[in-house]
Amino acid sequence: MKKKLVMIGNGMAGVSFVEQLLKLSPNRYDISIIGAEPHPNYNRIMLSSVLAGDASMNDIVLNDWDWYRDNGITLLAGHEAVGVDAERRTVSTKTGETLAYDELVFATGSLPFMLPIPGADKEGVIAFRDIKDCETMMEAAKHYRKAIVIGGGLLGLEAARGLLNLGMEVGVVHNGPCLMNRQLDETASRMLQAELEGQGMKFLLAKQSASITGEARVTGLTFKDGTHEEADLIVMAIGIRPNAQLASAGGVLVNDGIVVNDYMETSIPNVYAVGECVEHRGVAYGLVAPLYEQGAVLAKRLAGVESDGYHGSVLSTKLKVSGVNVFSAGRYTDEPGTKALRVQDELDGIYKKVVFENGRVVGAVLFGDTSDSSKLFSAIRSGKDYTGKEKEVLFGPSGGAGGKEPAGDADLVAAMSGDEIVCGCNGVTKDTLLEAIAEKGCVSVPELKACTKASAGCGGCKPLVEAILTTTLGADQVAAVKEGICGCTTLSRDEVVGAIQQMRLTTTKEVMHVLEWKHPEGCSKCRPALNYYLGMAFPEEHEDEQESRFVNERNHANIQKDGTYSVVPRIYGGVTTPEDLKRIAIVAEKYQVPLVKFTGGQRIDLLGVKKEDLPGMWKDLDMPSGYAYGKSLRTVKTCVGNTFCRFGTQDAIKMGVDLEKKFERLNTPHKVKLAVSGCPRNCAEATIKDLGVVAIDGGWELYVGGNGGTRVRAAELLTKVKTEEEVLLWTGAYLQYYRETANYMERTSEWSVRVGLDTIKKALEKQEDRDALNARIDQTLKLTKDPWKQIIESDELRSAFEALTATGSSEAAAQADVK
Ligand SMILES: Cc1cc2nc3c(=O)[nH]c(=O)nc-3n(C[C@H](O)[C@H](O)[C@H](O)COP(=O)(O)OP(=O)(O)OC[C@H]3O[C@@H](n4cnc5c(N)ncnc54)[C@H](O)[C@@H]3O)c2cc1C
Ligand SMILES: NC(=O)c1ccc[n+]([C@@H]2O[C@H](COP(=O)([O-])OP(=O)(O)OC[C@H]3O[C@@H](n4cnc5c(N)ncnc54)[C@H](O)[C@@H]3O)[C@@H](O)[C@H]2O)c1
Ligand code: SF4
Ligand code: FES
Repeated sequence: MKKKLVMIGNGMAGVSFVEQLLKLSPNRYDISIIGAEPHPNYNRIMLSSVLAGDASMNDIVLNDWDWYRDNGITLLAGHEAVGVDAERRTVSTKTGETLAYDELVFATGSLPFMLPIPGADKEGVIAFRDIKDCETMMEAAKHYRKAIVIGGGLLGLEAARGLLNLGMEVGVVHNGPCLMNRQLDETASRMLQAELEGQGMKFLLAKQSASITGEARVTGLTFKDGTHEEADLIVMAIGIRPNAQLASAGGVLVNDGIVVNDYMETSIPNVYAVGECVEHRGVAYGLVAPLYEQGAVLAKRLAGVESDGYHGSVLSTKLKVSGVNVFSAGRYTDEPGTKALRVQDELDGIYKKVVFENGRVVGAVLFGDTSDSSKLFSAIRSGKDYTGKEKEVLFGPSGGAGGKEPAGDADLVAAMSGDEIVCGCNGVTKDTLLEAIAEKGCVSVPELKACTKASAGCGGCKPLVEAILTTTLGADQVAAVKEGICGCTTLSRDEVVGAIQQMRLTTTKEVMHVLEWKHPEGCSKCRPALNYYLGMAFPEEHEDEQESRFVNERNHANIQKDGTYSVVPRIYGGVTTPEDLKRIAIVAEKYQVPLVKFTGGQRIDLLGVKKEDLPGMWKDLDMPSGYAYGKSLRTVKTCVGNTFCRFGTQDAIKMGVDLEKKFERLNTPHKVKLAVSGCPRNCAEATIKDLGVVAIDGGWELYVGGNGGTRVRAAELLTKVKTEEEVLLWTGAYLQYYRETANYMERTSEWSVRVGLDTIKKALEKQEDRDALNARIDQTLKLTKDPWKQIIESDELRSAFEALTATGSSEAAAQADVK
């Protein structure tokens, strides 16, 4: 008769252990798993991706219901184990069942730590640990606006990014002065903070939470210093505790976690533990890679296979926030006896720190460029002595003079054993990848991802997966497959746009259906992108889908931190008149606008406007929308040029006004800013714009791909022309080429680096190509209409907009379809 194995906990570590046990000894046990959550085993790590809209709940299932049935496992899902009788060898559940065991495994994971402050029990105060929490946040984002995340660690920042993607305003409250203080040094932490602030996160650092306000539901958070922040949702992400209470009550030795030896045996015979509930040599782990290692050891132990046991793990982490590359491993702080090699490139926002102790790499932090992560992690784990050659770890054998070591991947891969885990998030070993390459014919990273799930979590293992692929097949055999535009499809941007054009698809629903989107409703990433691509491809046929647009675009105004809106009328080229100024002043007084401010783009911002006042203000202003909220032409900044300036050689004002009048209201992949300077002194700062025009003797220079935001980039010279007419035509051709080839949400500065200035120049080189591009942009431009005017002139659109104001529902905005 088979022995009875009962496992409490149906999470990542426990089920991974069972999978390995089944491989080693498929028929040894009758296995029963008790899981408190009403789901089969899912990838908890990917909850961050679900929240961010990059994956669906279905995507994250690791072992579906059939897997349990096919392997003869009894799963009690939605059942909580409440008692263990180690003498009788039984486990009892809350629903009254009693299960007898020969071997018992605790795999109960962790509990999120909740701050025990007054008000912590209010509705809207949650942790971020499971599917239920994730669903609560997604639901809250539909009805509420302001979220506070307490805790600036990995979990808090991933929660904050997800909530931002869901359209909420997010403040992160952190008790220390530096974010991710458990993973990063101060320099990397500051760089991370700046990057995330650029993404729209607000930080309240060195703040101690005191109490949560509200009646039944939370309304805000008060700090020990007496200050207060409003909030409709509070997510606590301040660390975890091993969930060891049941084990303790059953007589198992528990310190911080369930104490185990190197073979995952607890203090009681035939009782084992694995995962986050465990304390091994005084350490409780909170990342999956070590837990999978523990699972492998326990599987051998229970299959009767000899092993060296588990000796502890070196940790490495990567933040799963798109657009941010951060890696941290081992002991990254400066301690007595350690020396660090630091490289900081402030131009490209890159920071690398490698910590040595007695010539051995003991820790590393990477920000901005994490391509060295596998190499460094491998160096830490190998314990190799680099004395005298420390710099080779980062720069290769030339010690810094010759740049990064190009080879090294082959050595790295060769040094790995077959059962070494490559993808910590998904427990994928080197052997599994080699098998997928050899037997399933995988020739690209996305194919390996689809076959094995490697790189489907934090993405930190991608360089290593690539290295294994390249080393195994040879670089020329590896297919350069583009990643899908979001988690709903494996199709790249070019494939999606190609299909839209070839099949003449005209609605987002149609695209999703025809191209077999994994999630029929799409996600927050693909919906606005598809709406843009469709409008770009078929300006006449495509009906703009307001429900697919970002919330500011639906409201034709930018929402501010206090929930009010800003109104920015168009002021062509920054030139206004006394009449316009008077009207703005009258409107500002009539609607009691709290702040009237000049913007960096030479126009006037009316801030603090109530949503219900928007249509009235637009009507009274009787000026076109400035599109300050849109992925569209924003401003054309001008200097006074030769109209008044004694240095000016050309009429910069007229040039700027003509450009703005021609290209206003144009939908673009991201916002576009222009500027015109009347001489090379360049007072309008044209060389940090998406397109900058600078007057020179006898003509104009056109600069492209500049940016003045978080990543300052100087624009590059595209061409020199003689006349104003040519400036307009080159600008039209350039903007249309950008519209047709950029990824949605890609600024021209990123796009021009990606495609290369030479490609852009080549595409615009011939007169006939420029003419064709201009013909297409003109076709689009002639269809554009001012959205403010449309709403105030159409009763239907206005009542739809007012319905939105009354209900606060974002769905109502969808009705206010203003093409
Ligand atoms: C949002 C998020 C993102 C993360 N991202 C990463 C990442 O990028 N990289 C990384 O390495 N790690 C990450 N982690 C941590 C990782 O998910 C955990 O380390 C891992 O899930 C722990 O596995 P476990 O099996 O020990 O515990 P769990 O996965 O928590 O499983 C324990 C299970 O036991 C059940 N249980 C507990 N008590 C009982 C009982 N009495 N009866 C029945 N069932 C019970 C629980 O309901 C739970 O389902 C992340 C965690 C979260 C929440
Ligand atoms: N990408 C990843 O690898 C990833 C992502 C999410 C979660 N996780 C894991 O999940 C677990 C939970 O993550 P976590 O971020 O909650 O834990 P954590 O312990 O890593 O970070 C918690 C943070 O909260 C801060 N904090 C503590 N008390 C606070 C307070 N009262 N007010 C404000 N800030 C406070 C701490 O300074 C710390 O930086 C960890 O084990 C983590 O490694 C990993
Ligand atoms: S850029 Fe030249 S023309 Fe324009 S304001 Fe400056 S100095 Fe005068
Ligand atoms: S290590 Fe996170 S996806 Fe592979």
